Amino acid sequence: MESYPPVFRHLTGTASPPPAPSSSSVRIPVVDLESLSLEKLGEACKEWGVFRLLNHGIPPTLLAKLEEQVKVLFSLSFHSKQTLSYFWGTPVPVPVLTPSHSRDAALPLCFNWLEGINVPLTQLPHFHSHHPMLEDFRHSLEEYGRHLSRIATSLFEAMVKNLNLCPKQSESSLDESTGFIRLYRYPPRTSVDEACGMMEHTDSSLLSIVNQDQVGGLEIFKDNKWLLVNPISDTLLVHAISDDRYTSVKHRVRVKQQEERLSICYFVFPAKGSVVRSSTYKPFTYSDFQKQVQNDTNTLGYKLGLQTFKLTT
Ligand SMILES: O=C(O)CCC(=O)C(=O)O
Ligand SMILES: [Fe+2]
Repeated sequence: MESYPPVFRHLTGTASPPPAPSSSSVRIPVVDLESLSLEKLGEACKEWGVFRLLNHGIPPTLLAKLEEQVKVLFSLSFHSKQTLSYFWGTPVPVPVLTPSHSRDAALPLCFNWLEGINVPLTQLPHFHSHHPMLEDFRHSLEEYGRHLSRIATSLFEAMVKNLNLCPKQSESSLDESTGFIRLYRYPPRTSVDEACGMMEHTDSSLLSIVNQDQVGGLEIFKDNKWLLVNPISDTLLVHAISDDRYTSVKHRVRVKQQEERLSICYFVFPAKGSVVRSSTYKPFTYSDFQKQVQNDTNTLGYKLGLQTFKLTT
């Protein structure tokens, strides 16, 4: 209990839980990185905005070690985690305004039932402490980070080909140095009435790579339904600013009553100054987009996302 944020402690536990509301589970498209089919990749990105990546080349031993280390890291006391780039409960990331939400309608208030630790890959060399475990953990993260950069670059190059982006549109769009890893722990809960691990949202990254453990709870919104993405390891969530030709899938995480859930997520962004050009949006830089999201969040409490940049006809 000492490791959980104090506010979570009285609701955390596994005592006589009521039945969890169930959503149907779904088979998401599969993409094989070893024999990458542009057609399958394109279909998955357009129809689903999410796919499961096979043959990604990350050694299973590294994945297992990392998961164990993340578990140990989160089980440190609440107090000692404060020295890391640690957060809990905050609405990260912000919900997106969709046509189903009118500007005046009350948005569902949902507190994120999670703890998180941010690790920008460029800052990994400074991620050390007196704790010997963190030194080992840094090595694992460095190795994992190299794999993720490799995977993200291959996928992005394939997407650029697929979308027939001219070099001007794609130049310096994915900037590996912006990559960061976010670790999450979703504590179990005695009641899951209105509790969500992470509220519904779309990602603002160019690519997100989600590595969830076997507990599960990640859901995507498709065909007007919430669907549970089965916890087979290595699920990729894909988001691309692509003239609306790829789907940016709405997703959320539901908490479990019996077990805590861990996920290791990677996000990569375009270079801050690179201009995003398309036929449906005014040209904008990624920093313009970030500023807009920040402004929406401060003034409206949610993110309008790309809508602000849409060309009016
Ligand atoms: O924990 C997860 O599986 C998903 C996290 C997520 O969607 C996010 O950080 O944007
Ligand atoms: Fe997300």
